[in-house]
Amino acid sequence: MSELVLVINAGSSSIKFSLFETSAADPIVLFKGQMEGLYVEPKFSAKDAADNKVANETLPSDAPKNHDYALRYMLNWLESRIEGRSIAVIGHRVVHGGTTYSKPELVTPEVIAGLEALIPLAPLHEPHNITPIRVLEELLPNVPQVTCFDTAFHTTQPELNQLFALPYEFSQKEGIRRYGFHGLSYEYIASVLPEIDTRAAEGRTVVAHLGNGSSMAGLLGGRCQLTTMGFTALDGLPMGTRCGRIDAGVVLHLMNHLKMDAKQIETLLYKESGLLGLSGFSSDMRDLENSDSPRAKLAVEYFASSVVREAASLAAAIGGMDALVFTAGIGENDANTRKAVCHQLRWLGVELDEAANAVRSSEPRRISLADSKIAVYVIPTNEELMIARQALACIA
Ligand SMILES: Nc1ncnc2c1ncn2[C@@H]1O[C@H](COP(=O)(O)OP(=O)(O)O)[C@@H](O)[C@H]1O
Ligand SMILES: CC(=O)OP(=O)(O)O
Ligand SMILES: [Mg+2]
Repeated sequence: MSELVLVINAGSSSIKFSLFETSAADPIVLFKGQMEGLYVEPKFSAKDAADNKVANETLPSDAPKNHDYALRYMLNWLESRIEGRSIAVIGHRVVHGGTTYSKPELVTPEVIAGLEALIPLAPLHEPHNITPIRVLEELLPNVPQVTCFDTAFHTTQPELNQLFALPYEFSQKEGIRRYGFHGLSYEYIASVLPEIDTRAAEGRTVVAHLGNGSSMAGLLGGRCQLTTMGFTALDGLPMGTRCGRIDAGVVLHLMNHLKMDAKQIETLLYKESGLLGLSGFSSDMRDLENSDSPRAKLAVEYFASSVVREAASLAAAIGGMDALVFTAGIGENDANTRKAVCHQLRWLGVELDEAANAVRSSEPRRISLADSKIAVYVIPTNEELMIARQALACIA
């Protein structure tokens, strides 16, 4: 019987899992699911291979809402589905690899210590990436675990695009440079582009990964040239609760004049800003679009306008744009945001097919008109498949 691969993708507000079965070709998904709404109102849902909903549960209000509990809950649910079959490997998404990790790593105590040292660079993610590794070491001590890094895909960026204009020693000695994130998602998109559009695969493509965390990347021939996130996952686009690009002078002002300390500023920039901060009530694009509040409208407009500005900036950096790809929670599901972005990019040569844009589907699809100079696609991302492939390759 073929073996299994368990993939854990712990984001800031959710843990996603996928259970794959190995095969001669790509791993085949058996179940996938997630615990969303952590720290607010956790909900567990899962689907089988045929995309049928096989679980849909809201946790009791007195249950813990954290990552540790969510993972144990998921494993408990998976136990009967695994039924004595052997798990060949567990693959984890790890957000920050720093300068130390640029390829998948087999987990050892040294690797865990290395990841802990990176917590200050990704305070919203790295601790949650380490928690599942520790829990699984305890529960399944004999199964190898592999870490797959969100930063790895971006190591192809030219040095120019990895630098800040700080004294050069800061990048060389302190590792203060632009790393970039969501690399597993971009790598997946780059891996499927050749089947969808060879011109986009070989040429200049801007990918917009718009989720709870959002970033964009400019690819040339499927390799990253530039991305909007930098040293941390705070830079670039505004996000659910993160501010995105901000004048560094604001941080100095918060310290010097509003007398906020580092922890308070971290909380403000990572957890109280973005869509939540602008709207005043929700970090979830669905809530904002269902609301009549002027501030919700402001947040939605700010988000789309930021995507437009970054798209044009990335296009300039890669010498133009053959294709624009939308992916992740907002990119895949939110026709309104796609429409707003595409309309504001008409001057660049984007002609949206409004009917195609309005269709809901989980398949990759083109949403631009046939004569649009820039082809626009919605391509559902699959970070989990990328992790399963990398984890299997690492133990092979
Ligand atoms: N149907 C939808 N319409 C608009 N936005 C959506 C929809 N579904 C999901 N989203 C947005 O996607 C976000 C989750 O994106 P996702 O990529 O799954 O996040 P994570 O960073 O946790 O992996 C939600 O917070 C919400 O803003
Ligand atoms: C890097 C990052 O922002 O991740 P997520 O989208 O899962 O929050
Ligand atoms: Mg994500």
